[in-house]
Amino acid sequence: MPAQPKIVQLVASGDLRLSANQTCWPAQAAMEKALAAALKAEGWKIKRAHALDPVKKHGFIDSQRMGIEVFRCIDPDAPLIVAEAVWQYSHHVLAGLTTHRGPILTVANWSGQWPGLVGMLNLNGSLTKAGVKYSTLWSEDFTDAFFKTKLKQWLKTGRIAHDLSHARKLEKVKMPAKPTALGKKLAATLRAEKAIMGIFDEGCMGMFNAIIPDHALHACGVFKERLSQSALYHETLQVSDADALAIHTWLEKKGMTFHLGRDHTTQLTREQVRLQCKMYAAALRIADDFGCDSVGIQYQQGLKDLLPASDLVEGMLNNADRPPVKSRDGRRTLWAGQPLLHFNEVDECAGLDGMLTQRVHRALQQPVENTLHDVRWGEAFGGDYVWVFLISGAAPPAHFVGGWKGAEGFRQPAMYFPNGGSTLRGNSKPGEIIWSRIYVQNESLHMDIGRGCVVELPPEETERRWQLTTPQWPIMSAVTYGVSRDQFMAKHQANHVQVAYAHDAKAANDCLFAKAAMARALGIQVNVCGTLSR
Ligand SMILES: C[C@H](O)[C@@H](O)[C@@H](O)C(=O)CO
Repeated sequence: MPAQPKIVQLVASGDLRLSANQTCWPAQAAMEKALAAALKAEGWKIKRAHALDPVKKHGFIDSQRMGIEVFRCIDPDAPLIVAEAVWQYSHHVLAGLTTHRGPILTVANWSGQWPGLVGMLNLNGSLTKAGVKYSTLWSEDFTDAFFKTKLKQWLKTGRIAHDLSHARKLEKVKMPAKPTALGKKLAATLRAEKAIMGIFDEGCMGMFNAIIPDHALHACGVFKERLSQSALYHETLQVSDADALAIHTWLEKKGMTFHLGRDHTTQLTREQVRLQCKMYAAALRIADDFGCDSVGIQYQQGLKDLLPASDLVEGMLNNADRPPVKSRDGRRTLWAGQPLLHFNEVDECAGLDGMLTQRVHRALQQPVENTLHDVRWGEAFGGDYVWVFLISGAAPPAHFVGGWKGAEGFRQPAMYFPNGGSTLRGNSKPGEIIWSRIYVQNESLHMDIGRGCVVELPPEETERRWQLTTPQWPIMSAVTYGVSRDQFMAKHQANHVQVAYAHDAKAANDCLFAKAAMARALGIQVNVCGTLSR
């Protein structure tokens, strides 16, 4: 008699938005089929711990409550796979995973179609912060040797060992004296003078990893000002039509192209853009009221039914060359000629990183503009592994080929953004970059930092990558020096990666060392990843 297949439980976390879950379900179903075939080849069988819902027309866990109920029926000692082909809210499954005793494997399909890799990386960062042990894997079609070997390892031992040799503790790295001294000095200043992060509603889309515990942040000299999106909504409605028109006109004069239409539900309308211009002025005025050094707007969930997306606002704020906004009394231009640092999706780890980046780059006379991107996908091109870093709507135009002239505004995809709003899309210019990520592990802050560059791909290749992902969003074609795809995926602790440019390779190295030294002096444990050049 053939041996009974061994059973692995499977859960799939989804979005909270029904439209996204329904649209993305076919990709999830296809991925699970391929995954089931891979397990079958090893003598294992997948048992879904929750069924496809014929009324909702998808098979995702779509709320924290549902996740808790699903986990009540799972044997806590069973091997468990969390399979992700879509953007998901980690808190849907985090509660259940915190008490699961059996081996946990997070798996995503190597596809750019939906942000499944992004979803898995967020879950990984969230599990790390929560102190839950897990293994992680990814594959294009679940038949490659890398995947099969690692899957076998997990099924046999309940663990997967990845190659993390690219990451070295800062203490083991020979640091040049000057940038190190600068980093230490900047850290001492930040601790002594202190700074405020303005947070418009903490926590976004279940991103548990993105919330920094107050005590860890305070140790860096940074404190949260907890603001409300309700106040931002109110303030937005107080901004005059004349102010909104002036901002919109400034953008058009600078050369930004808005792809406008008339249908609110499917197209970008002038009214949506004007409301975004009002939100931009409102964010600056509230930040001014509270003396904030940076702000983060959650947008989801509270504002999505009230206002168009915040992305255009965020990209403008993060750029030094941006529409001027006066204080309410008309006497002062707010942060004239400077960005007001903004961290997308109130990702506080990105917010803290941005603060360090801005100070280091200012001191070294390097471009201060920085942003996060999603780690969306990637493919080899011309001998390099070229990542698709792509964020859901905004990056500073200083990063784009052509600056504001290269900036385009498309309507945000309706399945995520019922009230539309313009994205701030562009193709990131070639140049030397520093990438990094701050994350929470064992209740304390850590940073992975490395060097890389943005490559100039042929226009048709960039277009192909946009069409295989989300063409309305800004893209960065990045190469991470000395860090392979699989090393990056195995080590990275977030859906987001922070990026900033320097004028040349030497300046970028100085920025890396100064930022690493600054972080270390603030008590952050730093890993330097990869090499300084290709
Ligand atoms: C619109 C989507 O939900 C995005 O917000 C998502 O892909 C992310 O950007 C996650 O970082």
